[in-house]
Amino acid sequence: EEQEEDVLRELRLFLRNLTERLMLDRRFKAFTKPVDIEEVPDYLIVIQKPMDLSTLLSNIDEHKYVTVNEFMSDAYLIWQNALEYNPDRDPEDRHIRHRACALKDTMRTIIRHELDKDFQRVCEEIRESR
Ligand SMILES: Cc1noc(C)c1-c1cc(NS(=O)(=O)c2ccccc2)cc(C(=O)O)c1
Repeated sequence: EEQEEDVLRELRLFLRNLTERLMLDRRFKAFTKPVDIEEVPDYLIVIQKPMDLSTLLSNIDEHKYVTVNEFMSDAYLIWQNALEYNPDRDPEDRHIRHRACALKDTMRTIIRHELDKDFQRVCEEIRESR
């Protein structure tokens, strides 16, 4: 239905803008592209579902997300994967975990402040109707 497509187009605009703002933040550079398997050869042994900000953008353009929660479960993989692959006390692991937590908190805060609750509910109803 035309009105539903208007709602989903607006959701994609919001999610693209959010993702692009995160990609511009220097703290999140390591999360902008898939982890390079040449640089980190055992990454895919440890991490089953890799995720990064550029992949989120592609998913948005492929109309993968009908609700914010679907987007957030993929986005959370960036944070969860970073904690899982970098669990140790050494400064490098602590630094990437700190940046991953900042990414998650920034994303959640932007969504809470900038996405209308009624708009989110309309997206959920579209998801339930399909
Ligand atoms: C993410 C991630 N999860 O586990 C690890 C470990 C990282 C991670 C991976 C890399 N190197 S990389 O070649 O895969 C890359 C460079 C630039 C953008 C995206 C990926 C660098 C860093 C870093 O902290 O600079 C961190």
